[in-house]
Amino acid sequence: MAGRLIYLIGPSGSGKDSLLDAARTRLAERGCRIVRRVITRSAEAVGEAALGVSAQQFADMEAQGAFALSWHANGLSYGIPREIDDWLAAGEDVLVNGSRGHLQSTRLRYPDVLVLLLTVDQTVLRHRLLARGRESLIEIDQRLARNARFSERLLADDPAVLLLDNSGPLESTVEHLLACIDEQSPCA
Ligand SMILES: Nc1ncnc2c1ncn2[C@@H]1O[C@H](COP(=O)(O)OP(=O)(O)O)[C@@H](O)[C@H]1O
Ligand SMILES: O=P(O)(O)OC[C@H]1O[C@H](OP(=O)(O)OP(=O)(O)O)[C@H](O)[C@@H]1O
Repeated sequence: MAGRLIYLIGPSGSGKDSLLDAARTRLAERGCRIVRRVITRSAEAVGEAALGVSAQQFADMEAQGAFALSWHANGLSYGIPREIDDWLAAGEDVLVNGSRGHLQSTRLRYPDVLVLLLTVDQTVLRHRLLARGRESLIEIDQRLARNARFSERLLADDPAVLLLDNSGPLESTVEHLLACIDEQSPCA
């Protein structure tokens, strides 16, 4: 039986990378792979298990069909390696740190996708982005504005999205994530 694509989305700073890191071992125990993204961000950037490439390298990879999914946001390009299709075909679950803006295209290609939306209070989000210190103030404001544009529209457009609140301790969100995945599992 084919595995499931689990598509974790949410604002920049909501905690997607932190959540995936914290849940990594327990996801692996469930046979769920976490995808390493390809991003046109410097390889030194902290807090992301990703492969950093130049814009030209990304374009070359995209032209060669290296990606199952790809999108452009926040001045960066993101690619999901096409190996995920082999993993899914082999029956493995695959968890992707995705994009809200790319959700509809993802649904077209993977109709059975399980979509999890990580949410966090907007004030907490601003504090977390500032504390993370990865982006400039202007970039942080741009991310917050992008978030405000998405927040209500997304749930109205896609009622099948499951909400995960990460305003509290990360450990609680890990438990909630695993419960969502287990409840949606046909063999749970
Ligand atoms: N539940 C949480 N409580 C406190 N801080 C958190 C929590 N989740 C994430 N963070 C912090 O918030 C910042 C943004 O998290 P990150 O995982 O980089 O978000 P994303 O991958 O969604 O952009 C990081 O500094 C991280 O340590
Ligand atoms: O359409 P959106 O939902 O806004 O998503 C656009 C991109 O922004 C986020 O990445 P970002 O560069 O912020 O990295 P991060 O996830 O590590 O914060 C997210 O993971 C997407 O790749």
